[in-house]
Amino acid sequence: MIVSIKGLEKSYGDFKAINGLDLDVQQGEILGLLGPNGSGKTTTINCLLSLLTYEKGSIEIFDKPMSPDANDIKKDIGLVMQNVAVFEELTVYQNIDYFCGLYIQNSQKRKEYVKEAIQFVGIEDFQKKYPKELSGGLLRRLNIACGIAHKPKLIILDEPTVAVDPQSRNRILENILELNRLGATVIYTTHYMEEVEQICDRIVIMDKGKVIAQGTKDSLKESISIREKIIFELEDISQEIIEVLKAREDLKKVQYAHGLLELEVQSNNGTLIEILNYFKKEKVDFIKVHSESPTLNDVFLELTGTELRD
Ligand SMILES: Nc1ncnc2c1ncn2[C@@H]1O[C@H](COP(=O)(O)OP(=O)(O)OP(=O)(O)O)[C@@H](O)[C@H]1O
Repeated sequence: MIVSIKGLEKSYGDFKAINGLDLDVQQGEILGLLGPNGSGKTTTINCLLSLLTYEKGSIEIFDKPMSPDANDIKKDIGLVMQNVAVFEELTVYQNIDYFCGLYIQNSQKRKEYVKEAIQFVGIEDFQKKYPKELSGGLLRRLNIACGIAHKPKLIILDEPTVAVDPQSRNRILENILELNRLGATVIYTTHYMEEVEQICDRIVIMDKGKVIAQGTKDSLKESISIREKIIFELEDISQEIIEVLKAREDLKKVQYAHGLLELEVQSNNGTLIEILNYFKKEKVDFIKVHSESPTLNDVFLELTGTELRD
């Protein structure tokens, strides 16, 4: 096991930010830690890395107990935190060289590693620039290069794409997939469900300092009662028709507002065809119809009653 957290509890004063959290990370996976703002993702990462003390629980990394002075474990971890942490007085090259040098003492080897990291995140043209001369997206890429240059076995990224332009965001996500292909295990925290769907092998959903569900994106979506959402765009619909739809057992939600009729379907057994036939018979005209699969937001909504999105 790469990471094993058992029964973690962490409070800030009277407020319990982590409340009995269990988390395992397997060798070679990209694990997505998904949760709304304030659910405890950063606190979990900080406890995992012994950057914060905690009241209860045990944490093992690479099958060894983690502690603040466990340097043999730390040298194999790469960390990319939410807030960019680089030295303003050092150039791009010097920053990466500094962070790499914390673990790689051989200067020839370090030179190669720094060069590779610069190429990897695509900041070759900015090596002599200072951080304040970089755009937000380039700064994030520098932050990542600093975290990964020493070729760690476990890479932890805490919301690395917040407030990043789409081009840098895609580049960051591709970089994470590539690091994983090259052998690194990855923990990726975010509140963007699209990102975990795009890159993660397994997803752990957190809320209020606890794990509330985990699995692949497909198994999580299959675990909830909604199978499909059908949305009709129509100018008008009678209350009578709405009542008939509401009486159907295969529909969990029937809602008409602002010209959109939204139906949440609980089974996959031809509901759309039946409704289309019914609308034809009753002469219900519609402009458009489309069907959507449930999202991770629907999973979160069903489990907690609140939206995952901000
Ligand atoms: N130093 C602190 N003192 C007091 N409360 C804190 C502190 N750090 C975090 N918290 C609180 O603990 C809870 C969990 O915060 P945490 O930053 O771990 O969540 P998160 O899921 O990472 O959210 P975000 O995506 O906003 O970073 C929040 O309610 C937060 O306000």
